[in-house]
Amino acid sequence: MSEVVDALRVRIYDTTLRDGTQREGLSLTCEDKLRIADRLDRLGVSWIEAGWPGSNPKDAELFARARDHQLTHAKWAAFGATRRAHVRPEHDPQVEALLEAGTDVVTIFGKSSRLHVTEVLRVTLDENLKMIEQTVALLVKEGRTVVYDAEHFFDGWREDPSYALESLTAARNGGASELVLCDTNGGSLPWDVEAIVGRMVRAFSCPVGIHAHDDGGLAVANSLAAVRAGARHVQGTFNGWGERCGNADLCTIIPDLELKLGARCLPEGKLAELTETARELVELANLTPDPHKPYVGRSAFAHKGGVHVAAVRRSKRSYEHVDPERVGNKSRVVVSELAGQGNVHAHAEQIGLSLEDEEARSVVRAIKADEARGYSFDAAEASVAMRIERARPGYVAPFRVLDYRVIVGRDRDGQPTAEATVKVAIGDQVVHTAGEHQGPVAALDRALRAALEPSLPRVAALRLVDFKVRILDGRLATDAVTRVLVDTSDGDDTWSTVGASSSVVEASLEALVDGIEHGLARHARASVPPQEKVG
Ligand SMILES: CC(=O)SCCNC(=O)CCNC(=O)[C@H](O)C(C)(C)COP(=O)(O)OP(=O)(O)OC[C@H]1O[C@@H](n2cnc3c(N)ncnc32)[C@H](O)[C@@H]1OP(=O)(O)O
Ligand SMILES: CC(=O)C(=O)O
Repeated sequence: MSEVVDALRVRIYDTTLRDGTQREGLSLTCEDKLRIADRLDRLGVSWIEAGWPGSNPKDAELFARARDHQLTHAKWAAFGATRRAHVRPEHDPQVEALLEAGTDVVTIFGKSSRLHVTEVLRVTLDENLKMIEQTVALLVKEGRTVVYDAEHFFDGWREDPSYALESLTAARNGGASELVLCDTNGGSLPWDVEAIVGRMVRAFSCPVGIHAHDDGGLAVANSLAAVRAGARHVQGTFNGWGERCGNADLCTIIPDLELKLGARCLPEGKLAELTETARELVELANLTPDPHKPYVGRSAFAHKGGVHVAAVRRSKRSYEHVDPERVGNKSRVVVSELAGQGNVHAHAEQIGLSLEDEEARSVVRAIKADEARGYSFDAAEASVAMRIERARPGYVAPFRVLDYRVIVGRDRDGQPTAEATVKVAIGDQVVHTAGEHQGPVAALDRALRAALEPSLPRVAALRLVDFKVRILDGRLATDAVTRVLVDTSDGDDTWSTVGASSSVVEASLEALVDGIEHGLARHARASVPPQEKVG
């Protein structure tokens, strides 16, 4: 396909801070927005649309601060509407706020669809054209570079192509520098987008852009189709945030353009910062990352099926459409009931161990049997690591829980209480300790630590940081299997372990033990000088 778009430069217009925040559940402070803008600037997008200055005090504050907040690569853009009907643009407070924002670039949206003109704005077709042309002309007269966003352009084209075209002509007559065709309702199909954008590219001498929404799941495809047809400006948001189903996801579009169409969107070398940028923005927005996002998700290059892993071990290209490092991501191998011995070998290599084939096969057999009993190793890589460690000849567990008891109750103040006792073998000594807490798992954790810390001081550095319980078959009520996932941290890294049992306490103990034993094993591996390491 790269011959179609030879030596292609596509400028990226990021609207995460404006259209992205129209996503339900996303609200950013002014400080968050500045930090996001800085991150996008470092990545090298061409424009950052900060917001709508006439909309709310937070956006007004952002533009006030943006005046002194220099970006090194990108240009700030302010977004707003055409003037209100039947008023001069210089008398429209919303247009005034756009000028006060003080950005070099102003993006104006206007109506291209007859439906929107007559039924939503409720003005004549002619008045709408004047609203577009006069608003753009005023902003240009005031020294702004105007990007014109033709809202509902593709729907408008389907209703009445000549009126849609007239709306663009009005913007161009007013002096707009770029015409951006918007698939505002996100319902267009790529072949229609390609054909219509191609006609507009041929009809106008200025650059044409695309702004697509994802309601039909086609925002990325529509953006690429537009570029194929000659669009050289792509609007979108990071992580695809946006109203309803979201906007075109720049985390997908940028690498698609660079790696598949041979285009250049970011400065040299910056594509490798894409994954880190996407994840930083998720953090700043306080949202949950989607691991399955193309290119930047944690699972984007995670191989689970045994057949896939066996193949990837011979040739990475066999199940990877691009080299993950090009976008700053990495390959991973997941071990589960769908694994073959290759998954276990790969996991062992990742943690610096090696196994004989028969040892790897026995780990696979045990994992498949355990998953049938309710374990899930997908999210419990440290439990896989422990099964690998334990399968190696000569591995000696640093401790073994011989037995335990937990008594739960309520104290005289009505508070829940739990007391746990454990008997633990450490080398050839047996230690018997107790721990108390409000909950049984925390009491057990305390008792276990009390037993281990005197002989294994490293345990003191390990902390239980998260604990998740899932009842696997609620219909069985008290007979249901409980799966427990525990996160343990040593302050630098965090790892997950799993236990499963008809008793929540037993499942928790198992996950706790894996978590602590893994912490000790990885510390021991890291402490062995390289020449002494075996496997
Ligand atoms: C496709 C897009 O994503 S466009 C961006 C959408 N984003 C937002 O709406 C977020 C920010 N919006 C806001 O803060 C508010 O809606 C404001 C401040 C802009 C306007 O608030 P209000 O004055 O109370 O109007 P309200 O939101 O109820 O209605 C929108 C008004 O904009 C008018 N309008 C809509 N599009 C345009 C346009 N392109 N040009 C001029 N006016 C327009 C509507 O006709 C309506 O005015 P009317 O009721 O006088 O006919
Ligand atoms: C301008 C814009 O956000 C849209 O048409 O979707």
